[in-house]
Amino acid sequence: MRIAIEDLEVVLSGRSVVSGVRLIAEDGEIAGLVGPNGSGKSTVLRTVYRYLRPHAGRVLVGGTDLRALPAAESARRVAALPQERGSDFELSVRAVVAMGRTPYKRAFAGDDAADAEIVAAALASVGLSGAGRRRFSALSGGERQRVLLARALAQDPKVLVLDEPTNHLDVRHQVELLSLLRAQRRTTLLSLHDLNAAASLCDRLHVLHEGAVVASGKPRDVLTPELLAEVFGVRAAVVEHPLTGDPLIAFDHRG
Ligand SMILES: Nc1ncnc2c1ncn2[C@@H]1O[C@H](COP(=O)(O)OP(=O)(O)OP(=O)(O)O)[C@@H](O)[C@H]1O
Repeated sequence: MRIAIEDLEVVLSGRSVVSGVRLIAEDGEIAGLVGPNGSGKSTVLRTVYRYLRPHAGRVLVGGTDLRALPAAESARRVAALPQERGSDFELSVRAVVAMGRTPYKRAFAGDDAADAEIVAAALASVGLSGAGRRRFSALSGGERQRVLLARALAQDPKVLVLDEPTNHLDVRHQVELLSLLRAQRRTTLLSLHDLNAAASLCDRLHVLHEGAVVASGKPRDVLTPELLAEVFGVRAAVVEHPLTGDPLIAFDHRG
Protein backbone atom coordinates (compact mmCIF):
# COMPACT_ATOMS: atom_id res chain seq x y z
CA MET A 1 0.00 0.00 0.00
CA ARG A 2 1.41 3.38 -1.03
CA ILE A 3 2.34 6.06 1.50
CA ALA A 4 2.32 9.69 0.45
CA ILE A 5 3.12 12.57 2.75
CA GLU A 6 1.92 15.89 1.39
CA ASP A 7 3.14 19.30 2.57
CA LEU A 8 3.54 18.12 6.13
CA GLU A 9 4.20 20.63 8.88
CA VAL A 10 4.59 19.66 12.55
CA VAL A 11 4.74 22.26 15.29
CA LEU A 12 6.21 21.30 18.68
CA SER A 13 6.38 23.67 21.63
CA GLY A 14 5.38 26.51 19.32
CA ARG A 15 8.19 25.80 16.84
CA SER A 16 7.77 24.48 13.31
CA VAL A 17 10.01 21.38 13.43
CA VAL A 18 9.33 20.08 9.92
CA SER A 19 7.58 21.93 7.13
CA GLY A 20 6.68 21.45 3.49
CA VAL A 21 7.67 17.78 3.67
CA ARG A 22 6.57 15.75 0.67
CA LEU A 23 7.69 12.17 0.34
CA ILE A 24 6.49 8.81 -0.88
CA ALA A 25 7.00 5.10 -0.59
CA GLU A 26 5.39 3.27 -3.49
CA ASP A 27 3.53 0.02 -2.85
CA GLY A 28 6.06 -2.65 -1.84
CA GLU A 29 8.97 -0.22 -1.73
CA ILE A 30 11.44 0.37 1.08
CA ALA A 31 11.89 4.12 1.48
CA GLY A 32 14.52 5.51 3.83
CA LEU A 33 14.68 8.79 5.70
CA VAL A 34 18.22 9.93 6.35
CA GLY A 35 19.54 13.19 7.76
CA PRO A 36 21.61 14.61 10.58
CA ASN A 37 20.53 14.59 14.25
CA GLY A 38 17.53 16.83 14.79
CA SER A 39 16.67 17.06 11.07
CA GLY A 40 13.12 15.79 11.72
CA LYS A 41 13.18 12.08 10.83
CA SER A 42 11.43 10.84 13.98
CA THR A 43 8.95 13.70 13.80
CA VAL A 44 7.88 12.71 10.28
CA LEU A 45 7.61 9.02 11.23
CA ARG A 46 5.59 9.87 14.34
CA THR A 47 2.90 11.44 12.18
CA VAL A 48 2.69 8.23 10.14
CA TYR A 49 2.07 6.07 13.20
CA ARG A 50 -0.24 8.73 14.66
CA TYR A 51 1.82 9.63 17.69
CA LEU A 52 1.91 13.24 16.48
CA ARG A 53 -0.74 15.23 14.67
CA PRO A 54 0.21 17.28 11.60
CA HIS A 55 -0.22 21.04 11.98
CA ALA A 56 -0.67 21.16 8.21
CA GLY A 57 -0.55 18.66 5.35
CA ARG A 58 -1.62 15.04 5.16
CA VAL A 59 -0.37 11.49 5.50
CA LEU A 60 -2.08 9.28 2.94
CA VAL A 61 -1.90 5.51 3.29
CA GLY A 62 -3.46 3.66 0.38
CA GLY A 63 -4.90 7.01 -0.75
CA THR A 64 -6.78 7.65 2.50
CA ASP A 65 -5.88 10.34 5.00
CA LEU A 66 -4.82 8.36 8.07
CA ARG A 67 -6.60 10.71 10.42
CA ALA A 68 -9.92 9.92 8.74
CA LEU A 69 -9.59 6.24 9.67
CA PRO A 70 -10.81 4.66 12.91
CA ALA A 71 -7.89 3.65 15.16
CA ALA A 72 -8.31 -0.10 14.57
CA GLU A 73 -8.35 0.32 10.78
CA SER A 74 -5.27 2.53 10.82
CA ALA A 75 -3.53 -0.07 13.05
CA ARG A 76 -4.34 -2.75 10.47
CA ARG A 77 -2.68 -0.55 7.85
CA VAL A 78 0.34 0.78 9.75
CA ALA A 79 2.54 -0.90 12.37
CA ALA A 80 5.52 0.82 13.92
CA LEU A 81 8.77 0.15 15.63
CA PRO A 82 8.94 3.50 17.42
CA GLN A 83 11.88 5.23 19.00
CA GLU A 84 10.18 5.12 22.39
CA ARG A 85 10.90 1.51 23.27
CA GLY A 86 9.61 1.20 26.85
CA SER A 87 11.28 -1.32 29.10
CA ASP A 88 8.48 -1.20 31.58
CA PHE A 89 6.27 -3.96 30.25
CA GLU A 90 5.97 -6.47 33.09
CA LEU A 91 4.77 -8.92 30.48
CA SER A 92 6.20 -12.01 28.86
CA VAL A 93 7.78 -11.65 25.43
CA ARG A 94 4.93 -13.66 23.93
CA ALA A 95 2.34 -11.33 25.48
CA VAL A 96 4.13 -8.26 24.09
CA VAL A 97 4.16 -9.74 20.58
CA ALA A 98 0.49 -10.80 20.96
CA MET A 99 -0.39 -7.11 21.46
CA GLY A 100 0.17 -6.86 17.68
CA ARG A 101 -3.03 -8.85 17.18
CA THR A 102 -5.23 -6.33 19.04
CA PRO A 103 -6.50 -4.46 15.94
CA TYR A 104 -8.04 -7.72 14.69
CA LYS A 105 -10.03 -8.49 17.84
CA ARG A 106 -13.41 -7.67 19.26
CA ALA A 107 -13.34 -6.11 22.73
CA PHE A 108 -12.22 -8.62 25.42
CA ALA A 109 -11.67 -11.47 22.94
CA GLY A 110 -8.72 -13.72 23.83
CA ASP A 111 -6.01 -15.10 21.54
CA ASP A 112 -7.05 -18.02 19.36
CA ALA A 113 -4.91 -20.73 17.75
CA ALA A 114 -4.36 -18.66 14.60
CA ASP A 115 -3.07 -15.75 16.72
CA ALA A 116 -0.72 -18.09 18.59
CA GLU A 117 0.69 -19.30 15.27
CA ILE A 118 1.19 -15.76 13.98
CA VAL A 119 2.93 -14.76 17.23
CA ALA A 120 5.20 -17.82 17.09
CA ALA A 121 6.09 -17.11 13.44
CA ALA A 122 6.86 -13.46 14.23
CA LEU A 123 9.16 -14.47 17.10
CA ALA A 124 10.88 -17.02 14.88
CA SER A 125 11.46 -14.41 12.16
CA VAL A 126 13.45 -12.25 14.60
CA GLY A 127 15.41 -15.24 15.93
CA LEU A 128 13.71 -15.28 19.34
CA SER A 129 11.67 -18.49 19.21
CA GLY A 130 13.04 -19.67 22.53
CA ALA A 131 12.31 -16.41 24.37
CA GLY A 132 8.49 -16.43 24.51
CA ARG A 133 8.27 -16.97 28.26
CA ARG A 134 10.97 -14.49 29.25
CA ARG A 135 10.04 -11.22 30.90
CA PHE A 136 10.27 -8.36 28.38
CA SER A 137 11.77 -5.98 30.94
CA ALA A 138 14.62 -8.42 31.61
CA LEU A 139 15.86 -8.40 28.00
CA SER A 140 18.80 -6.46 26.58
CA GLY A 141 18.15 -3.35 24.45
CA GLY A 142 18.78 -5.25 21.21
CA GLU A 143 16.55 -8.17 22.22
CA ARG A 144 13.75 -5.79 23.20
CA GLN A 145 14.06 -4.16 19.85
CA ARG A 146 13.67 -7.47 18.06
CA VAL A 147 10.61 -8.33 20.20
CA LEU A 148 9.01 -5.00 19.26
CA LEU A 149 9.76 -5.69 15.61
CA ALA A 150 8.06 -9.09 16.05
CA ARG A 151 5.05 -7.26 17.54
CA ALA A 152 4.90 -5.00 14.46
CA LEU A 153 5.13 -8.03 12.14
CA ALA A 154 2.40 -9.86 14.11
CA GLN A 155 0.19 -6.86 13.38
CA ASP A 156 0.44 -7.93 9.70
CA PRO A 157 0.24 -4.33 8.49
CA LYS A 158 0.19 -3.05 4.93
CA VAL A 159 2.90 -0.56 5.90
CA LEU A 160 5.81 -0.84 8.33
CA VAL A 161 7.27 2.28 9.93
CA LEU A 162 10.58 1.83 11.69
CA ASP A 163 12.52 4.48 13.56
CA GLU A 164 16.20 3.56 13.64
CA PRO A 165 15.55 -0.20 13.68
CA THR A 166 19.25 -1.13 13.72
CA ASN A 167 19.95 0.93 16.85
CA HIS A 168 21.32 -1.32 19.63
CA LEU A 169 21.82 -4.29 17.31
CA ASP A 170 25.16 -6.00 16.85
CA VAL A 171 26.38 -6.27 13.28
CA ARG A 172 25.03 -9.78 12.66
CA HIS A 173 21.58 -8.79 13.90
CA GLN A 174 21.73 -5.62 11.80
CA VAL A 175 22.39 -7.70 8.69
CA GLU A 176 19.62 -10.14 9.64
CA LEU A 177 17.16 -7.34 10.24
CA LEU A 178 17.90 -5.77 6.85
CA SER A 179 17.40 -9.09 5.07
CA LEU A 180 14.19 -9.71 7.01
CA LEU A 181 12.88 -6.33 5.83
CA ARG A 182 13.90 -7.06 2.23
CA ALA A 183 12.16 -10.44 2.37
CA GLN A 184 8.92 -8.87 3.71
CA ARG A 185 8.26 -7.09 0.38
CA ARG A 186 5.98 -4.77 2.32
CA THR A 187 5.80 -1.01 1.97
CA THR A 188 8.32 0.23 4.52
CA LEU A 189 9.28 3.71 5.65
CA LEU A 190 12.24 3.81 7.99
CA SER A 191 14.87 6.13 9.36
CA LEU A 192 18.49 5.02 9.40
CA HIS A 193 21.68 6.67 10.56
CA ASP A 194 23.85 4.09 8.84
CA LEU A 195 24.04 5.49 5.31
CA ASN A 196 25.69 2.34 3.96
CA ALA A 197 22.85 0.22 5.31
CA ALA A 198 20.40 2.71 3.77
CA ALA A 199 22.21 2.56 0.42
CA SER A 200 22.02 -1.21 0.41
CA LEU A 201 18.43 -1.62 1.68
CA CYS A 202 16.37 1.22 0.30
CA ASP A 203 14.72 1.53 -3.09
CA ARG A 204 14.32 5.25 -2.48
CA LEU A 205 15.86 7.74 -0.08
CA HIS A 206 14.58 11.06 1.21
CA VAL A 207 17.20 13.31 2.80
CA LEU A 208 16.00 15.60 5.57
CA HIS A 209 17.92 18.69 6.58
CA GLU A 210 16.67 21.24 9.10
CA GLY A 211 13.08 20.02 8.84
CA ALA A 212 12.86 19.95 5.03
CA VAL A 213 13.40 17.31 2.35
CA VAL A 214 16.46 18.42 0.37
CA ALA A 215 16.90 15.40 -1.92
CA SER A 216 14.89 12.34 -2.97
CA GLY A 217 15.68 9.49 -5.31
CA LYS A 218 17.62 6.27 -5.71
CA PRO A 219 20.44 5.89 -3.18
CA ARG A 220 23.14 6.08 -5.85
CA ASP A 221 21.71 9.33 -7.22
CA VAL A 222 21.22 10.93 -3.81
CA LEU A 223 24.29 9.92 -1.81
CA THR A 224 26.90 11.99 -3.58
CA PRO A 225 30.08 13.37 -1.98
CA GLU A 226 28.63 16.88 -2.48
CA LEU A 227 25.41 16.07 -0.61
CA LEU A 228 27.33 14.33 2.18
CA ALA A 229 29.50 17.44 2.58
CA GLU A 230 26.60 19.89 2.43
CA VAL A 231 24.06 18.08 4.60
CA PHE A 232 26.20 15.98 6.95
CA GLY A 233 29.34 18.13 6.92
CA VAL A 234 31.67 15.20 6.22
CA ARG A 235 34.23 14.36 3.59
CA ALA A 236 33.57 11.05 1.88
CA ALA A 237 34.15 9.13 -1.32
CA VAL A 238 31.38 7.01 -2.80
CA VAL A 239 32.67 3.81 -4.35
CA GLU A 240 31.20 0.48 -5.44
CA HIS A 241 30.83 -2.17 -2.77
CA PRO A 242 33.22 -4.97 -3.82
CA LEU A 243 30.79 -7.75 -2.78
CA THR A 244 27.36 -6.37 -3.65
CA GLY A 245 27.86 -3.54 -6.15
CA ASP A 246 25.82 -1.20 -3.90
CA PRO A 247 27.11 2.34 -3.33
CA LEU A 248 29.62 2.27 -0.49
CA ILE A 249 30.42 5.47 1.35
CA ALA A 250 33.99 5.64 2.58
CA PHE A 251 34.10 8.38 5.19
CA ASP A 252 37.22 10.37 5.88
CA HIS A 253 37.30 9.90 9.65
CA ARG A 254 40.31 12.19 9.91
CA GLY A 255 38.07 15.08 8.86
N1 LIG B 1 8.54 17.73 22.10
C1 LIG B 1 9.34 18.58 21.44
N2 LIG B 1 9.27 19.90 21.65
C2 LIG B 1 10.05 20.76 20.97
N3 LIG B 1 10.96 20.39 20.05
C3 LIG B 1 11.07 19.09 19.80
C4 LIG B 1 10.28 18.09 20.48
N4 LIG B 1 10.63 16.87 20.02
C5 LIG B 1 11.60 17.08 19.10
N5 LIG B 1 11.87 18.41 18.97
C6 LIG B 1 12.84 19.03 18.06
O1 LIG B 1 12.48 18.73 16.74
C7 LIG B 1 13.63 18.59 15.91
C8 LIG B 1 13.55 17.30 15.14
O2 LIG B 1 13.64 16.22 16.04
P1 LIG B 1 13.57 14.72 15.54
O3 LIG B 1 13.63 13.85 16.76
O4 LIG B 1 12.44 14.55 14.60
O5 LIG B 1 14.93 14.60 14.70
P2 LIG B 1 15.68 13.31 14.15
O6 LIG B 1 16.09 13.63 12.75
O7 LIG B 1 14.84 12.10 14.35
O8 LIG B 1 16.95 13.29 15.10
P3 LIG B 1 17.92 12.11 15.60
O9 LIG B 1 18.73 11.69 14.41
O10 LIG B 1 18.76 12.82 16.61
O11 LIG B 1 17.07 11.01 16.18
C9 LIG B 1 14.83 18.69 16.86
O12 LIG B 1 15.35 19.98 16.75
C10 LIG B 1 14.23 18.45 18.22
O13 LIG B 1 14.95 19.14 19.20
